[in-house]
Amino acid sequence: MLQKLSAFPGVPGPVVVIVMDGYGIPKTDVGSAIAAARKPTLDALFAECPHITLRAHGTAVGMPSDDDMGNSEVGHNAIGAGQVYAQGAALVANAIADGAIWAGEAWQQIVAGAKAGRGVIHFIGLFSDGNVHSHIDHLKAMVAQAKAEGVKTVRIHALLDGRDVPETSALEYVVPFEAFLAELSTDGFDARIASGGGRQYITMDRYDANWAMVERGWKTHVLGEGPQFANATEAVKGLREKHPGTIDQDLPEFVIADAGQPIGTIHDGDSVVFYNFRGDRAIEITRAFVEADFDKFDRVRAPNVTYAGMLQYDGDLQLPKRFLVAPPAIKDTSGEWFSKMGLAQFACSETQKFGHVTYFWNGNRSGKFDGETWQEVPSDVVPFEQRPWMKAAEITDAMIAALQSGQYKLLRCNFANGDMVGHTGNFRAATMAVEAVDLALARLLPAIQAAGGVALITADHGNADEMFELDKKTKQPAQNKDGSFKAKTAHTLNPVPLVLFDKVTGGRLDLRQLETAGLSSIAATVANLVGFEKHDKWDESVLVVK
Ligand SMILES: O=C(O)[C@H](O)COP(=O)(O)O
Ligand SMILES: [Mn+2]
Ligand SMILES: [Mn+2]
Repeated sequence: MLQKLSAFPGVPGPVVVIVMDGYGIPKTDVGSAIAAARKPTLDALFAECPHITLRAHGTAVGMPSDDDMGNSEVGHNAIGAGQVYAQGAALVANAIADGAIWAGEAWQQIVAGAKAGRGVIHFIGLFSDGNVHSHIDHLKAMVAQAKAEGVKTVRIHALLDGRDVPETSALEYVVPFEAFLAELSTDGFDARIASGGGRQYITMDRYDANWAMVERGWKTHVLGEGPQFANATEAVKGLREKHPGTIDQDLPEFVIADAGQPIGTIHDGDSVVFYNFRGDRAIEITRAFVEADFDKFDRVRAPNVTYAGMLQYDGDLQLPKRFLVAPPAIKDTSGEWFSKMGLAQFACSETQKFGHVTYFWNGNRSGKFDGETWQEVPSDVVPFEQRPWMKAAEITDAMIAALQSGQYKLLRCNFANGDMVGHTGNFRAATMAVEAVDLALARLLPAIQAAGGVALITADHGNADEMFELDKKTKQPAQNKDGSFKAKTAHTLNPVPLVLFDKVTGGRLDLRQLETAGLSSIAATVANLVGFEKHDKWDESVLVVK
């Protein structure tokens, strides 16, 4: 059990954690949609309330190195668990480096399955080195290993990124990769990219937001339906010509064909590896492959394949059963322990981030702990630059209703705007996104105060804080030849704020800027705010009681 804190009995009302997704602290105001936004409520918070910065990228959230940006999965894992675990990106890289992945049963079954069938392994996944969902080096290692183990044919189904990497960088990955495959394709081994498309157009939907995306992906990868090209380099060039101005993540599907015949349709007896390590956008396509009674769309044909995920994407649902690398075993999360202490918890976001405040928050667990209530506000299914306010107002309504119900001691929500609109690369829309969050806070904070509660306002990583690519050398916003800035769609390496909104303790509470403070400091801080010591496993609290 968590011990009572001797110095402080806890705040009278609820403790609310507000995650402003994608809200980092920029190094320069140039290119910061946050700096450009009109945001009186946030400005007042930073002027009047205790606030510190938290590390939200790299090793502070379990990524392999400090060159890795943060992301929602590792960020919400760290916030909810109060601890830092080596995450998928690091676990897979290590398993490849020491060969454990090849010795594992799952990889061996993939190879054996393919050999017993037509000799084909398909790799489907995000074609990127963003290290958020996948890394192209992992794919390279698997293709080379498949050849070394005598597999005859490899087909790659490449989801173009432009969201965790620069927005029109696809050819920087596709061209060298097709050369790599051609070089490897000797001695009867044949490896080619067989299909693909933009990751936000096919296959990689999440949280049941838009199954039509997954259906388009299925038709492309499995059935081989879509516009045909001779190779992926030609496909990217051809699609860009046909859809000028469309960035990589939104490009339509393509199929590689020889003489009108798709080269990589998926059939009975093939092996399929979904090589993303992150779960949220891997679950739906995995279900389409492994569920016998799948009913989200008509698969037309459901080939009987040996299927593996890079990781297991949902431990509760055992999805999928076969996986190449074991996911981090996240234990003793704050959700679990607050539940054990009998505290009622309320979690809310819109569809796009709903799993972030539930599944990721609770250590990649899809079931609720006792005393938890989850509320999902359905997201719009539109390009978010067209509706940058997203569902900030509706989430606020739900939070205020939950506060006024008096039922909850702990509440948490995620405002998706800064991140989802930040990913579009549209600066103007991103400033409106930040303004929508500011308006939401203007209503939510008084309701928290009225309930006798306090709030921690924070973020899981940056995004809207840097809407222009930085020059690799100068670290200043990079300019095109015509003087315009290069739009940036990815997350940032910047720290995030932690603000304490407290109008109920008469100024007894403060925050301390520990050098090591990161997202994993939040769980212990929340525990202190409700009057408990932290759990032994959680990182230090940053709360100061005066
Ligand atoms: O999946 C995405 O949208 C991006 O790759 C990462 O964004 P998130 O980590 O904020 O979800
Ligand atoms: Mn996020
Ligand atoms: Mn994001």
